[in-house]
Formats: sequence, C-alpha cells, structure tokens
Amino acid sequence: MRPSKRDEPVAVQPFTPAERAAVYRAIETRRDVRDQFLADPLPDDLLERLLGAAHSAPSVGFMQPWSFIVIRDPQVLAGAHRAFQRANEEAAALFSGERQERYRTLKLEGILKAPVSLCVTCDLDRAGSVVLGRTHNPRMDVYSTVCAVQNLWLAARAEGVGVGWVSIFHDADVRALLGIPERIEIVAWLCLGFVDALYEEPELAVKGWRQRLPLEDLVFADRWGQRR
Ligand SMILES: Cc1cc2c(cc1C)N(C[C@H](O)[C@H](O)[C@H](O)COP(=O)(O)O)c1[nH]c(=O)[nH]c(=O)c1N2
Repeated sequence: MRPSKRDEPVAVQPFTPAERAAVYRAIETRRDVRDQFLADPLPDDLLERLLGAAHSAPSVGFMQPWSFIVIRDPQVLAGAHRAFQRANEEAAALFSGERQERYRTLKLEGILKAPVSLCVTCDLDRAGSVVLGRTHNPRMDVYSTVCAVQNLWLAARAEGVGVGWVSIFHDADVRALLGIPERIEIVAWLCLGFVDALYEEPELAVKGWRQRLPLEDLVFADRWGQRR
C-alpha cells in the first residue's frame, strides 16, 4: 500500500521574525490573574479557540486525557468561592508571624469576578489501562493535562484574556460541587476573563512574597547540581 500524503512529514515553514517575537511575547507577558478581570462575557467563538488550543497539547500515548467543565452558573461559582475561603483560611494558619500577615493580604483567586471558570480534569482511563509512554510513570497523564492548561493560558494571553489558576481547594469540595466521579482527577480550576491591565512581573514577586530565581542556578551540565 502506498503511503498517503498524510503519512509523510511536510517541509516546515519557518516562523517570520514577527511571528517568533509574538510567541515569546505571549510566554513572557503571560500572568496569573486574580483581580484584573473585566465583567464582559467571553464570546463563545473565543472560548472555543482557547479550548482548541488546550486540545492541541501533547499527551502521553496521544491519550488526550483532559475534559473541560465550563462554569458560568453563579450558584456554582459562589460555592467554589466558599470552598476557596475555607481552604484559604486553613492555608493562612500554616504560616506564622509576619509571613501569615503578608499571606492574608494576598489576593489568590478571582472566582466571582471572572465571567467564566473552567475546571480541567484528567481521565486516567481514557485510553485503557495500558498506555503507550505511561507504563513506567503513571503520572504522565496528569502531566499531559497540565500541558493543555499551559497551551490555553498562552493562547488566552494572545487573545487579551487573563487566566487565574486557583488550587486552594479541598479536592472533595470541587468534586461534590461539579459532580466529578472519583475516577476522574481534578487538575485545575481556571478563572477566565478579558483584562486590560496586567502586572509586568509575577504578582507574588511584586508583592514581596517570592522572587524569580536566577536561571543560571537552575541549569546544570551533565549531572544534577553540576554548574555549567
Ligand atoms: C499549579 C499551579 C497552581 C496555582 C498557581 C500556578 C500553578 C502553575 N497559581 C499562580 C502562581 O502563583 C503564579 O503562576 C506564579 O506566582 C508566577 O506568576 P505568573 O503566572 O508569571 O504571573 C496560583 N495563584 C493563586 O493566586 N492562587 C492559586 O491557588 C494558585 N495556584
């Protein structure tokens, strides 16, 4: 049987300098958004493009383990906000002294301000129990789902849409709120909405919580810990 065209790689078209710059600009100016969401609803076609970007992510064995729950119901959003508040209080209590005071000043979610939230889940059984590339590391499906989140986050930046990842929840609260079965892993709660202002640096750095580490401290040569 002759291979069809689809069976052969095609010549790559190099990115123009402007296209390349746009990719790096999206990466470098992407921010986690908590408070800058505008109330304007996200058009359906825009949301579809963002979901399409997420669905273009790499995945182990091409299992595409992700699902996306689009949440606009004010009651569900209010329930998520209450779940956040409960968990955030517990989290605050784990810091002490000045650190705890600073923690309490941080804004760590935008659930009620963002017009839509997305819950990104991972179905560990989507491609059966034996998955190409996952046999020796069962976490690979969750890693794949995180790739989908990052694709969406970068595409959103290019669309003028802010994304805020909220992870200060008890898993069981989100599961009950959204009716997620036990066998499905919850990976991310993302708040989405248009933004017209973003911090130039991570907000946690701007607010003095933690600074960006020097890249040269994180890159080794040939052996872990061995400086270049
Ligand atoms: C897995 C995961 C989980 C969370 C986050 C990120 C990721 C990757 N971040 C956002 C995080 O604080 C932020 O990415 C860093 O501070 C760096 O800032 P920029 O994303 O560059 O703006 C985050 N932020 C927040 O305010 N509340 C949260 O619960 C979380 N949870």
